[in-house]
Amino acid sequence: MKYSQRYHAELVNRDAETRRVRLTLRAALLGVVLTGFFAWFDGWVTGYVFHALAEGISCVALSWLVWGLHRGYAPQILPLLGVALAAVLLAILTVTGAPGDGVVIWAALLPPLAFFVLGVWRGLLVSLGFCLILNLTLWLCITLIPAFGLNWLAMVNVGASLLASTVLSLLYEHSRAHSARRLAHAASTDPLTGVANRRGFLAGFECHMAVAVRSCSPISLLLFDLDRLKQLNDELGHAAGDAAICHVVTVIEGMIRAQDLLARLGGDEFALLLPDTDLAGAAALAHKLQAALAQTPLEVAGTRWPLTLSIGLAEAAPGETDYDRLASVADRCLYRAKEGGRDRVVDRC
Ligand SMILES: Nc1nc2c(ncn2[C@@H]2O[C@H](COP(=O)(O)OP(=O)(O)OP(=O)(O)O)[C@@H](O)[C@H]2O)c(=O)[nH]1
Repeated sequence: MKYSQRYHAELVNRDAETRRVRLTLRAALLGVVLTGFFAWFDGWVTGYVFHALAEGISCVALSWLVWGLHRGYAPQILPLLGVALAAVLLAILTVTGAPGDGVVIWAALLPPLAFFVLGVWRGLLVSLGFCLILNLTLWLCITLIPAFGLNWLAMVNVGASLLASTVLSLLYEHSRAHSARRLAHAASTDPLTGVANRRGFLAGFECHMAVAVRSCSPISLLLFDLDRLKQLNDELGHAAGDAAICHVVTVIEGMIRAQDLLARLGGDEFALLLPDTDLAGAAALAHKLQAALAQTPLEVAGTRWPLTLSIGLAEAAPGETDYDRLASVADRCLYRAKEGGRDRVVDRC
């Protein structure tokens, strides 16, 4: 299907980006509280000055991150910075922790954080990179600085817990992303015809309008409505009405370009967005669609039922991106086409 992959991906990416920023903000807030508490705990209770210093610096850096995310500043880079900061802090705690006090366990927190905040592939890359670098550092400390008091068992524990946590996070994030894709598909597709529904259309509309404005190219909208569907439903049954709607979509999909966006807005009302097309081009296509439909009547229950469309057109003014204005012009034209006797194209009103 022409529509599906591109616009579902667009919807999923947009949702994923918003979710990523939201999760980073929450994780960073939790990080501020935890690092603040442990900076105090290690400074005043355990006396681990080095730990207290690392946690204090992380607390300040995470506060800055929270502030930046809250202000909406460069959200793409800040989540990556947040994870990098957490990685450095967890590595310091793991490498400098006294043997037997269990701090190695903190390293296993990084994979879930990286997957939740960065998504599947970047999360996997960061988790495996972290596992590799941390184990290399532990190995160097064990062989070169015995005074650190680390042993091979600590290294095996860190490596195993990090890998286990990476695999679990990968499985979880993978199934979550799969569900998100399926949900986005269901939420933006018309189940009867498989073309975009209103939500999918509006997502695609935004993308196309942004491209049209950037490239200063014309873009037109067709709104069309099947004529006398109620009569078909009444005479041949609802299933025949459904078949008529699907038939119209099949005929039109066979005639439009890959970049055109066809959607069923509801009932027997459709929209077709035509990038790189002015009003004259859109009118020519509208007449062609009518002619094609006239040549291929619906064959149902042993009868041939002629299908016709009423079509209203509008071309976006230069720089215009507002759906409501463009749709209201096309809708007025469609109304005129119905009023004028149906089975016609109206491009001015
Ligand atoms: N079979 C079927 N009918 C539908 C579907 N959605 C809406 N309808 C029916 O389609 C008809 C649309 O009615 P209208 O658009 O008001 O009128 P029409 O009969 O198409 O006549 P005009 O639009 O005035 O030419 C209604 O009777 C709806 O019940 C659907 O998914 N399947």
